[in-house]
Amino acid sequence: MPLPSGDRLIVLVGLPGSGKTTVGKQLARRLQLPFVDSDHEIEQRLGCSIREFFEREGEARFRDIEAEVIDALTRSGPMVLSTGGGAVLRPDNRQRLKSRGKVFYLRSTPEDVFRRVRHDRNRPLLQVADPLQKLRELHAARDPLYREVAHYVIETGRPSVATLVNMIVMQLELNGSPGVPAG
Ligand SMILES: Nc1ncnc2c1ncn2[C@@H]1O[C@H](COP(=O)(O)OP(=O)(O)OP(=O)(O)O)[C@@H](O)[C@H]1O
Ligand SMILES: O=C(O)C1=C[C@@H](O)[C@@H](O)[C@H](O)C1
Ligand SMILES: [Mg+2]
Repeated sequence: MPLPSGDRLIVLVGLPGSGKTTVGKQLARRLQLPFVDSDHEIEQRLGCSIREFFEREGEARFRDIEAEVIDALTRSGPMVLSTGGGAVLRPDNRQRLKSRGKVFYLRSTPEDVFRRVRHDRNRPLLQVADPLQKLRELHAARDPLYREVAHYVIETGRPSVATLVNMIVMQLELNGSPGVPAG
């Protein structure tokens, strides 16, 4: 489905484990756009894992680099962009994401995310004694920020990944720029 030119940066935000990568890859395939993960781009640039960088340089330095990468990516070509779970913490990032792209908040309850990722060891923030409590804290602090940056809120609790992709495509079609033929 070709998109109107103003709708060709699709941004996914949400908690770690909310489905940004899984949904984003399928969405990109459907829209025939590249899929880009900002965490992956940051790791390429750092030459090490985000986890190592966090430990060595601290979170503030990581957030500086993340902001530079988000600025660069949101200026570049059409894509489906999956953002790091904390990218919305900085007002500059929120402003850039919202003004340059169509932002979808994949909203999940902490309980949904916990059910999905409880056996997964790849999320540094969740490698704590009580990951569900950590998810509840992250959700409480960030839900208002994800809502603020989003053009659309998509509840991910029940629908399958394929249904979520359909929901996003439908929103894009419904709200496409006037006068541009829908694919
Ligand atoms: N709608 C869904 N229904 C069932 N399982 C899902 C759904 N969305 C995602 N999942 C599963 O949840 C897990 C986390 O999804 P994913 O890795 O895509 O999240 P993420 O938002 O990219 O996380 P991170 O921010 O850590 O990169 C995966 O195992 C994925 O298969
Ligand atoms: O939620 C967060 O603050 C983070 C999520 C990951 O995507 C990474 O961007 C990093 O581990 C920080
Ligand atoms: Mg991901």
